[in-house]
Amino acid sequence: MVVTPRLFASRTSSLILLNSLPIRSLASVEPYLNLRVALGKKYGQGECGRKFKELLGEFVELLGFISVGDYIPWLSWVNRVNGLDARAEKVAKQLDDFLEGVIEEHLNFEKKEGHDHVLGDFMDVLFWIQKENVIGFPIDRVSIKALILDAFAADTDTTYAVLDWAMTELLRHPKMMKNVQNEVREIIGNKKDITEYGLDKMHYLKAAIKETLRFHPPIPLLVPRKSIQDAKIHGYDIAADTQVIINAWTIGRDPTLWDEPEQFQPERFLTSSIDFKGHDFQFIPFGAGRRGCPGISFSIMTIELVLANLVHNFDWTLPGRARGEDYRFCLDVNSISKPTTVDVPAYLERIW
Ligand code: HEM
Repeated sequence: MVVTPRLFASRTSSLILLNSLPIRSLASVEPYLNLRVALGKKYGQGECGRKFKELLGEFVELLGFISVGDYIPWLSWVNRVNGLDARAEKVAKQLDDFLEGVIEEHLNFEKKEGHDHVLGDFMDVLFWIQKENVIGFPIDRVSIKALILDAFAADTDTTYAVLDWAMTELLRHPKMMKNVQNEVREIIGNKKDITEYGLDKMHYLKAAIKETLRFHPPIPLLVPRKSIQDAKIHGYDIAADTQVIINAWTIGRDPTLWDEPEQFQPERFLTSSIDFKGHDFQFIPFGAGRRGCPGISFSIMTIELVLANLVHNFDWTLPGRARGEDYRFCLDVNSISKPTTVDVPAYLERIW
């Protein structure tokens, strides 16, 4: 078989060469993975799949907008004029219709198959909780739809941004790519698929993911909070009800907290107990405390599995004569959480 290099384009258009069979971009794989976990199947086929993909794209794009009215309430009319409110309402209605359809499908399946509680996906689990009342208070259909959407919204963009950045950094640092690859290949051996088994022993892979989260936290400003009481921090008075935005991106690059913070060095985590679980405040890509991210375990497991499979099954190189250190990316306001659009062929022409 002739193995031809093929272009591997992520949604963020960072172009990477894959010396093997074509695979879809991480961005297009990741939402389907979430869909299977949450709803039981990919919903990616045919005209319906195309429309759903468009709908998800619009949904994720709207999530990234800053609503001026949230910060300057008397300017909230702006969103009515610039069409943001109308776009949000349209997407909300379409997502609601979609989720209603999925609920009907699930309920019909149970009726048809004649058995209850097939706990195949997140929606099944929520309906089971509703039916058995296991949490001591009722959850209605609207709450189930909200929970599904919440998990989906919180997961899709974040997980694939970490994967995008991890691959970008490993391609820029071929020695580190080799380290991850050797580790995974040694542990997995001839087995075709990687499952949860073995991940525990992949210390370098885990360190590379941690370093990616430090260097490129996918939610750089975390999720805004409001203070519930007056506080004094470092001599500043913070009144109750103040919106607080935490810059995890800067904290992760603070030279008083990290050695050589501008260098991507997974090794720093091999000998350190610093973790992202919310106890080490210099490293909080998932936030911290009672409202910290509840999806840490799920997302880390997903990222580890996907990354391990990518490096195990494929050898990765940059196009043409590009060396890892030549593959740069620039950061601008819109790209802090994802690799910026870098047209590699054009860039190569410029440097040679
Ligand atoms: C790399 C992946 C992820 C990152 C970086 C991430 C990051 C975050 C951050 C920074 C917050 C705000 C925490 C705070 O304010 O202290 C948050 C909240 C949240 N995340 Fe994640 N998250 C990820 C994946 C997931 C996944 C997989 C799920 C669920 C399936 C999830 C569900 C949630 C939910 C429901 C909240 C809101 C929690 C609350 O307000 O009580 N996240 N996440």
